[in-house]
Amino acid sequence: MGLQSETVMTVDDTTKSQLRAPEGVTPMMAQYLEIKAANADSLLFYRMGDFYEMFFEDASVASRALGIALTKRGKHLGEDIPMCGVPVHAADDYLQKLIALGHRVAVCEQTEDPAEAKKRGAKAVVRRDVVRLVTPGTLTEESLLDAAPTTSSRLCSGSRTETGAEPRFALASIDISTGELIAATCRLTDMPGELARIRPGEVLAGEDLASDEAIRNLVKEAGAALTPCPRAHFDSVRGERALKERLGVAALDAFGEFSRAELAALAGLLTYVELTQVGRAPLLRPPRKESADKLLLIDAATRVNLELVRSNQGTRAGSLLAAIDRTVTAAAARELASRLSSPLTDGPAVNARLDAVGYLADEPRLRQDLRDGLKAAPDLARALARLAFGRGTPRDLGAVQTAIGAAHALAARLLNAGEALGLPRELMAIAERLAQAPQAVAASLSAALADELPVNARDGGFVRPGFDTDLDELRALRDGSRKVIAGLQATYAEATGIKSLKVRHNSVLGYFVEVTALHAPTLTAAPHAETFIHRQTMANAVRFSTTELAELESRITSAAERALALELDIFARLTAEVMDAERSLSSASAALAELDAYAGLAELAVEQRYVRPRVDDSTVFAIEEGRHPMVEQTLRREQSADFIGNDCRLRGGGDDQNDAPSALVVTGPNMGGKSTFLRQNALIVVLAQAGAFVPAKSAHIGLVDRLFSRVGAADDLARGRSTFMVEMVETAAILNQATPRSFVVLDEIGRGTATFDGLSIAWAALEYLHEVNRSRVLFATHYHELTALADRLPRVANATVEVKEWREAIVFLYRVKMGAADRSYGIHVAKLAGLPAPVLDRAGAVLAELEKADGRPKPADLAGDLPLFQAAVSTRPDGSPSKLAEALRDYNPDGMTPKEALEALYRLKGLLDDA
Ligand SMILES: Nc1ncnc2c1ncn2[C@@H]1O[C@H](COP(=O)(O)OP(=O)(O)OP(=O)(O)O)[C@@H](O)[C@H]1O
Repeated sequence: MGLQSETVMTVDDTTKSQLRAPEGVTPMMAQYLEIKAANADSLLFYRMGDFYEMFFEDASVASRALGIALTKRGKHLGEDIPMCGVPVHAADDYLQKLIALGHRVAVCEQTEDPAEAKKRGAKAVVRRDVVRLVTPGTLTEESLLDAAPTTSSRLCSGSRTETGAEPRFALASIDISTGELIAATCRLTDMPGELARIRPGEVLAGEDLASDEAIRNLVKEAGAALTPCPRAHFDSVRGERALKERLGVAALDAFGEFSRAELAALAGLLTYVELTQVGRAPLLRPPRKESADKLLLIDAATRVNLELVRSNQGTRAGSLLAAIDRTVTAAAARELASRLSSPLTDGPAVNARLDAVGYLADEPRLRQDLRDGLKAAPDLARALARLAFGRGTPRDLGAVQTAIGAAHALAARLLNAGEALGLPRELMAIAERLAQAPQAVAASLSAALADELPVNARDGGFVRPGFDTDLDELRALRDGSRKVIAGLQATYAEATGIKSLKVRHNSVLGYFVEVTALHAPTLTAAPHAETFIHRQTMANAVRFSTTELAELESRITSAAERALALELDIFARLTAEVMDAERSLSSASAALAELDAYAGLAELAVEQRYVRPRVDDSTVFAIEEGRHPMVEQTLRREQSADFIGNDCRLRGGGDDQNDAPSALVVTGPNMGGKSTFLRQNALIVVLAQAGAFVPAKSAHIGLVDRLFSRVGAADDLARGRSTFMVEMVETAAILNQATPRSFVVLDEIGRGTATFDGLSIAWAALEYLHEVNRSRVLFATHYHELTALADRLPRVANATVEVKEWREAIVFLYRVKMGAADRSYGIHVAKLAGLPAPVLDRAGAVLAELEKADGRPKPADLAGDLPLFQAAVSTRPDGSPSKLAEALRDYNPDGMTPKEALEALYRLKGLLDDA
C-alpha cells in the first residue's frame, strides 16, 4: 500500500519473520498472514463471527492500548499466537481509542457467507478482505465523529509550491463526513494559523516534505498525525483529471483558479481517500478555493487566546461559538464554526452576510417559521456521505426524502416573504438552491419507502407494501405460511387430543412441536409416531418435527430470503438515484445549513441586543458601548449582573491627523476589566467579519487583514520554552507581520522577565507598532511608565479602567475612560484575595519606600531601611511605633490585678484587630 505514518505502530522484525513463513500453518492463519503483510503499517481487525480479532504483535499493542485481555489461539512456528478481540457491535468505541492514540486500523471483513465457503470443502476458509483503512482523517462513523461541531474529521494534504526564500504551501482538505473539499495556499509563517483553522486530524505530505523537521513540528503542534505518502500521489495532472471525472465536468474553472500545487495537494488527498476507503468513492463536493487575501488571518495563538471555537479547557462550552450559536441543526452549527474560524476580508461578501442577518432579525414571524422548518430537516450532508460510502441505511434514504421536502417548503416560505419585501442577495441564492432540490428523487423515495424504517437495510421491511408486486407476493407467501403454521398448532392439538401442544421456533431446530414429558408417549406411539419425528428431550418437554412444518419453514425461509434480496436491490437502486442527484442535493444541504446559520445569528442579535456593524475599507475602529460576548452571558447567568459596555476608538494606517489614536495603552488595577476590554474588541472584529452582528450600541469597523491577540504567556514547558521565550517569539511574529490594516491586542507583554528589561521591550515594541506596523493596537500593561509614551508619540493615547476607593477597599466600576491610572491598587486586590495582614502591611511599606525612591531600589537599601516582617506588627510603615507597641509600653504587669491584666489583654487584641 505504500502508506506509512510515523505515529502508527511499525511491525517489528520478529513479527515480519513470523509473517513470512506460511508453510505448515492452518489455512486461516495463512490467509491472516497474507492480509496482514499487505497492511503491515496498520493494526488488522480480522473479522471472525461476532468479533474483530487481532493476532501477534497487533494483539499485544491493542490489548495494551485498549486495556483488554490478551489470550492465545493455537500455535504458529511452535509458539503460542497472542490474540485479543473486540465485539463487532462495540468496535466503534475501540476504533476511536486506537485512532486517538495515533494508530491506523485495517478493517478486514468476511466477504462471503460461511455457508458458501463450506461448499468449497470442509476446510475452506471464508473469504476475507480489507474493506477500508481507518485513520484519524478518514473517520465517517457517526459515533466516531463526535457530533459536536467543534471536532472535525478533516483530512489535509500539503504540497510545496516553490522553494527558496519564501516557499509557499498549498493545502487541500476534505471533510470526509460531508465531502466538503477546500484548497488554499499560504506562506510557511501562516501555516500554524491555517492548520489551527482547518483543524485536521491527519495531514498527508509527500515523503520529502514529511521529512522536513519544521513541517513535522508544525503538524505535531496542530495536534494532527503526519502521514508520509509517496511523491507519485501528488501529481497535479492526475489530480485535475480525477477531480474532473468525479465531478463530471470538463473544466474546474467554474470552481476557482487552482494552482498546480493546489491540484497536487488535491491529488494526494483523493489518492489517499481512495486507498483508505478501498475503492469506495466518498461524496465529493466541488472544490472551493480559499484565497488567503480574502480571509482574515488569525494565527494559532490568537485562536487559542480568543477561544473562538474551543475554550481554554478544550471544550465547546465557554467558547465564542457556544455563546453565539442559536442554530437548530448540527449542520448549521458546523457552518457557524467554520465561519467563525474563517472570517472574511472581502467587504461586499461581509455586507451581503450582514444583509441576510439583518433581514431575518427584522422579520420575527418569518424567522420563527424558518427555524421551525429547519428543525424538522434532517442532517442531509451526513446522510449523503454515508450513502456515497456504501454505509447508508434506509433511514438515510428517509432523511434525504424528508430533507428535500423541507428544502422546498423553506424555499417557498422565503420566496413568499421576498415577494413583499425583496430578499437580500444571500437569502435569494439560498432560496434558489433549496428550490432546486430534486423533487423527482423525493417522489421515488416516498413511493418506495415504508413509514417506519429500520436502522439496517439487512433487517428488511423498509419497502412500502404495494410498491413492488414481486416483493408483495413473496411477503404474502412468507406471512401466509406463518399463518398456516400458527393454524397448525390447533390442528395438531385436536388430532392428538393434547391441548397444551405448542408450535415453537428456535434457530437450531427451526419450527417444532413441543409437548410436556407427560404427553410425549402419545406422539411416539401409533398413529401419531408417523407424523411426529422426535428431535429433542428436555427436562420437562419433548420436541418433535413434522414434514409439514419443515416444508412450510423452507417456504418461509426462501420467501424471506428472496424478499430481502429484492429489498436490497431496491435499496441499491434508490441509493443510485440519490447519488445521481448528488450535486443538487449537496447544494441544497449547504443551503439549509447557511439558512439556519443566518436565522440563528438573527435570533442571537435580537435576543442579546447585538447591532449590525458598519464594515468598510477604512482603518477605523469605533465601538460604542461594546461588550464581551462570553463574559456578558456568564455574568447574567451566574450573577444576574449587567455587563458595563465600553467605547473604543482607534484608527490605523498612521495618519498623524487621525481623529483617533492608533494605539491605546490601558492601565489600571488587576481585576479591573482590562483583559476583558481588550478581548471584547478583538472578538467584535471576528464577529463582524464573519458576518454576524456584534455586542455593542454601534460599531464601525474598517476591514482588518490580520488579527493578533496575545496575553503575557504562561509557561510552555511542554515545548521546552520558558514563559519569556514564548512571549518574545510571539511578539516577534506580530512585529514582523502586522500591517496598517491589522488589529493587535497585547495584554501584559514583557512581564516574564526582570522589570526593567520587560518594560524596555514593551516600550520598544509599542514604538515599533506605532512607527512601522501602524496597526490598530490595544496594549494593556502594569508598567505605568508606558503611559509616558502618550506624550511622546502622536497616535498613542492612554486609557484606564475606573475604580472607586471606599473605606480602604476598592470598588471596580469596569468603565474604561481616557487617561492613565493614578495608581495600581495591586495591594488592594491582594487583600481581596486574602493575603495575610502582615504581608499586606509589609507590601504597603515596601511600596511607600519604592515610590519615595522613584526608581529602581537596591535590595540592600530595602533591607537596611525597612523593618523586617517580624517587626511589622510593632511599627508603622513610616517606622514609628504602632498603637499596639505604644499601649504595650504603657503597661506595668507587676502593678495589675488579674482582672486588669485580662482587660489589658482584650484591649491589645482589639488594637491588633484594628491594625
Ligand atoms: N465591563 C465589565 N462589566 C462587568 N464586569 C466586568 C467587566 N469587565 C470585567 N468584568 C469582570 O471583572 C473580571 C476581571 O476582569 P479582567 O480579567 O478583564 O481584569 P484585568 O484588569 O485584566 O485583571 P488582571 O490585570 O488581573 O489580568 C471579569 O472576569 C468580569 O467578571
